[in-house]
Amino acid sequence: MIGGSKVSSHSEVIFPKTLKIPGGQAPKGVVRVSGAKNSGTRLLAAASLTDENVVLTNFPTKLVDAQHKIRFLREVGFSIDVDYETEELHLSGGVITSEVLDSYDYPIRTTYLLVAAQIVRNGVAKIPYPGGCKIGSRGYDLHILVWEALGCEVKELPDYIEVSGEFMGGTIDFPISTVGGTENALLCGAVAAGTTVIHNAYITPEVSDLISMLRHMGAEIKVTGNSYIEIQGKSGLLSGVHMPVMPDRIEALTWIVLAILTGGELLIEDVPFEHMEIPLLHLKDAGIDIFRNSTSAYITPDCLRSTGIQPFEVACGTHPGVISDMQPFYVLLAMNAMGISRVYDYRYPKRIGYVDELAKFYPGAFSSEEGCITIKGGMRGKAATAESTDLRGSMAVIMAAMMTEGDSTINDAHMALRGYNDLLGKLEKVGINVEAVYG
Ligand SMILES: CC(=O)N[C@H]1[C@@H](OP(=O)(O)OP(=O)(O)OC[C@H]2O[C@@H](n3ccc(=O)[nH]c3=O)[C@H](O)[C@@H]2O)O[C@H](CO)[C@@H](O)[C@@H]1O
Ligand SMILES: C=C(OP(=O)(O)O)C(=O)O
Repeated sequence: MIGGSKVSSHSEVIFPKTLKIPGGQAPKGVVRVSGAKNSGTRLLAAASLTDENVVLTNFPTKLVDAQHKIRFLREVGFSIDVDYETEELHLSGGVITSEVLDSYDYPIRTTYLLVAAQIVRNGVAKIPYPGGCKIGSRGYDLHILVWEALGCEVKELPDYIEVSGEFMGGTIDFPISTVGGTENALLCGAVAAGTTVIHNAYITPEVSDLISMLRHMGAEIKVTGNSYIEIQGKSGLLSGVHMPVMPDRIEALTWIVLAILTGGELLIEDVPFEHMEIPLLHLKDAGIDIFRNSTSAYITPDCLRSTGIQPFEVACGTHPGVISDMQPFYVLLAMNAMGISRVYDYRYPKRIGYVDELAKFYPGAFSSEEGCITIKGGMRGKAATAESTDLRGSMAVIMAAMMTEGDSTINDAHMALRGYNDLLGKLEKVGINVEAVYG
């Protein structure tokens, strides 16, 4: 077992299908926020742009998405050693092929970030279609725009996308703020011949982490203001690097909300406060004052003002505001507010599927329409059997199971383990009893 998850003979983590959770549990103890999924998995893509050694520390080694990304890279020829105890990843290149990844059976989102590594070595890349959580439209046209703007040809074949040619510098003008598009443009521009300009780049903390790693690998990247990037491409591979993965701001918020809602007592370490100002302001506004130093939050029932959680309205959109991946945790908070709250999601208006599952615990508490969830707080919940609709929705129902009385069952809980590294190990450490059913 690795921290509550089983390990196969190839030292890979096997994820549980169902969780059985007794209700009325509150976490007590210390929990450390892991390296961010939305940073680690793209730093791994940057690591594939060199034949020299790369070491990634604080890497969320037990995440579902990390496991699949590591498998993809091994399948095309990279040698990767994973140390689950120290959370380090050692990666070195070799003969990198552009094989079709025919054993692809898991819909991770960022397959497009594997293109740059294959093009720069072989002039052709074959990647599985991008997947990701079912939270509404998740197009990939902006990735095609990147590859074509840098001079490559793109074919959408029945089982995979084929990109061919050589990357030459070019101008990319994104019509909307796109995290993945900006990351893809950075990776491709770094190995292209010539200068690449990105207009309307979306520079989130995780994108800044990627820029920082690429710079350490020798890429010349100039950022002007909030959204203009210029890259002097290296016309080939980059150098090796040793880089830590930044802590996960969504995980940090999740632990804070869980401790507040269950009346737990949790010391949360490695909280990236600098990237969470506005999300935390909304908590304060709702009546939650957290005890903190510069990197840890200490949550006890005293963090809640005597008036309890106040009803609120929050709009989820782009950083530095509350991002859509945090949306379900404000909905959960609103469950405990005395009155009606509204949570809007402008980024993924269709990220409302999980609300029907949450309603199994709190019947009659929600009404939702595209882009807006209305929550009637203060209702008494009950145990339920709920499905996992998406990563954050799965975590929300796991939390609801702890908050309500009785035994609940959460199906397809591996979805939550896409974004919460070693979740079961961490819950066990803070005294939360969860039975994991495999197979
Ligand atoms: C792995 C990762 O980092 N995922 C995050 C990333 O997703 P991801 O990188 O997929 O999200 P984007 O920022 O690219 O998407 C923003 C919007 O653009 C649209 N779009 C995107 C690409 C494209 O080719 N065409 C297109 O139309 C999307 O459908 C969405 O409506 O940012 C999202 C917020 O922005 C987060 O919720 C995801 O957790
Ligand atoms: C939607 C998410 O991730 P992805 O883009 O990887 O599906 C998420 O992290 O909530």
